[in-house]
Amino acid sequence: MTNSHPDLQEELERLSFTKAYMDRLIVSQQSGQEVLKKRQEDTLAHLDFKDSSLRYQEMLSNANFMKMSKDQLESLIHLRKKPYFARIDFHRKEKPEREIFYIGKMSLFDRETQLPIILDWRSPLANVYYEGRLGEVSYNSHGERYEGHVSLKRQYQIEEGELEDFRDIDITTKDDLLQDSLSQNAENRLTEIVATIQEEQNQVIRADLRKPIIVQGAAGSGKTTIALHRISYFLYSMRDIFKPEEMLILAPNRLFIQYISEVLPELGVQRSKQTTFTEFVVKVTGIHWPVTTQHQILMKSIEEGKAADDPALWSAGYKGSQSFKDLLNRYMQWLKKGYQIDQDFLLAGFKIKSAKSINQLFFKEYNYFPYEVRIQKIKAVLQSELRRKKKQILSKMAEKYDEELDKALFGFKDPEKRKTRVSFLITRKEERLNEVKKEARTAVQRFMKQYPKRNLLDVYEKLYEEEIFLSLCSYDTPELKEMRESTSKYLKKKQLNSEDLAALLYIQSFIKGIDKDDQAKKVVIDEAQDYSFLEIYALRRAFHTDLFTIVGDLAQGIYRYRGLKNWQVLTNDVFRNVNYLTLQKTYRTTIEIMDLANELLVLMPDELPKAEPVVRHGELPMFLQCEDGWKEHFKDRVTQLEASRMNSFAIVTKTKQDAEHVASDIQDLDLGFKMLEEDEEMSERMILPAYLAKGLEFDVVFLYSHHHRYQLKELDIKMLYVAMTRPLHKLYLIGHTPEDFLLNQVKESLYSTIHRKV
Ligand SMILES: Nc1ncnc2c1ncn2[C@@H]1O[C@H](COP(=O)(O)OP(=O)(O)OP(=O)(O)O)[C@@H](O)[C@H]1O
Repeated sequence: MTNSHPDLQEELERLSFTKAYMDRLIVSQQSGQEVLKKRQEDTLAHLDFKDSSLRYQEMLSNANFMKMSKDQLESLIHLRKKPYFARIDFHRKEKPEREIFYIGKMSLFDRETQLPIILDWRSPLANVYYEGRLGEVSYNSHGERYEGHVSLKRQYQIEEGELEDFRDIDITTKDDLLQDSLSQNAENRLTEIVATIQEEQNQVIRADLRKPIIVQGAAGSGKTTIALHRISYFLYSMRDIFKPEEMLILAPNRLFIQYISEVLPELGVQRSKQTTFTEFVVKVTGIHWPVTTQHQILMKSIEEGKAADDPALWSAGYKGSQSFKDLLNRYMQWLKKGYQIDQDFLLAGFKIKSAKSINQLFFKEYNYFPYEVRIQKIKAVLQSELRRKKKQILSKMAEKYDEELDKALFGFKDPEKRKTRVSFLITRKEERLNEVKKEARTAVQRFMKQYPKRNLLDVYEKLYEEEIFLSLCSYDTPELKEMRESTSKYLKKKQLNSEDLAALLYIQSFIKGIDKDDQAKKVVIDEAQDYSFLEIYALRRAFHTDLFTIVGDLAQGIYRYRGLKNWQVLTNDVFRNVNYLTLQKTYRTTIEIMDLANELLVLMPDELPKAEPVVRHGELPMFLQCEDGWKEHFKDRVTQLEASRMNSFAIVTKTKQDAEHVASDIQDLDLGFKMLEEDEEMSERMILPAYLAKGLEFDVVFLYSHHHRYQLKELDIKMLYVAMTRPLHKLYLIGHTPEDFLLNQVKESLYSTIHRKV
């Protein structure tokens, strides 16, 4: 390390101290007391740095560490490689002097004194590091506000337990650590950024955890990363109330889940559920029919060149809309009426519970439960009432027979007649009581048969029957008619489209509800712009929670025909009391690439502000004409880039067809580029259509257009924007003409052209 900072020695000692303490703790957990004692003696004998104070020795020799869980121990071993990344010197108003706090991914307390050796980045005090500047600051902890003075903020680079560098941040210095981290290369995996979280990002992470939050963030602004850090913060702050298993992360596809999967354990989030909306609905509804994905629907429509007025897209849009939700509500009201019963619940002619009061339970008292849960509850009520009243009924009947017996005993003078009558009554009494007991055994079950049994898919299919649909919708149009007919047709073939899933989930939430194992108390949705109104509405209803973290970017809304067109529909009509925040700074890519991508924002109808790249320069995006000979040039480029330590490459196309085309075209170059399908493992050289590249990032991106050029229409502009914002460092555009990438719409100074012969 070349650092000549006056505190260098102090910092080296502090790191040695922290590591030694951690080692003690690790050893104490891993081995028996004997081994520990021996190691302790060795360590103490070899201590040669200044801080071998009495307290320190005492601490080390104290073998009485508390037991840790296996997870904690594993995290501790991991943490030892990089125990902390920052320090703050803080003088709290009420305290006599300043205190020094080292901030890391996990807290570590001196087991004797309970003083922090490392402070968790999620702790209230650590907020001062992310939020406050040097000088007077305040923070909140457990409802109390604390004020104080921060005199130092320091960042560390520690690799494999060795201090590589450290530097102080003041008001004027720019964040060097951030610059360093941004200039690194993509590893096909998202990483944690606890050391360099920026102020606006910190506000998202720590925004009120009891409220839903919606974040509109530019491409590369850290939405995915920040959503995952918020989960970590949430689980830390609410650890007494929520378990990780109660957290559901909804990602756009399997590829994306793979992409984020490694960062969650890094953030201390081990067991949260991660799935896609489709997989989730298929699981909770138990449907086994094949589902055509939204990508397949969109691709078919684009490749067939009919995206603008494709009835399939119109139908998908309608099925995600508020109007469709209203129609489903009316349908549910109508179905609900089928649960009305008109017979009293009787046993041997005695009324156990009247139809009126049973209906009262169903329609009023159990109003909050799904229909079938209400039925189960009613069943339980009838069973218990029956049990209670059966005794009374039996004893009443027995009493009646006994009275008759008395009458017979004293009423008949003729002994023969008396005998016949008495024996008749005794037998009859026995028979009747047995009959009633028998009837009681099955009475509830028989009574419950009045309630309809509903199969989700049958219910859904029925909705599209003309008579039913028109009874729920006060108007009809050719589009609605076509939607009904085409939906009925594929449902008959036992097939589903992805846009049917929202309605199925919604109906399921009314009829059966969600199984306990599939319930979630907190839901995180990434790429939320691609969700329809009904999808989010149905999720909220299914989980009965407002604890949603929703992140997305309307500029990347390539499924706009079915997805959200603005966030207001969610803030107005789905959630109450939402926190709406925006992330405008973008971290992924260079100023040059973002300047070009920003020009596309202007062409969109959404009126989104331009993204602000953090200061990192690179080359201008380059256009390369794909005529004869382009492949050689491409190959040379890749080789050069490889030599300049670029690791991950992607060729991104508008359509799947173009992806297949380029894959076969460059196969003979032997560069290892592989066509990527949705459920495949990511590799370092991929060819993929823009819709699959969403959310991912690569060092170098080649946009490629052959059969399908980007045209000046909303969907194409958005796909191009998604594709252009994937690279960290370099962007190339390979096509027949610059217009293929709408470059005729932007200033010429924003890109360069590669002249191959030169
Ligand atoms: N504060 C930060 N420090 C370091 N790196 C950061 C920071 N914020 C974001 N990044 C990096 O920027 C890149 C983009 O982040 P991320 O993928 O989360 O953005 P996004 O908003 O979800 O992007 P998109 O919408 O384009 O998919 C990632 O490489 C991430 O690690």
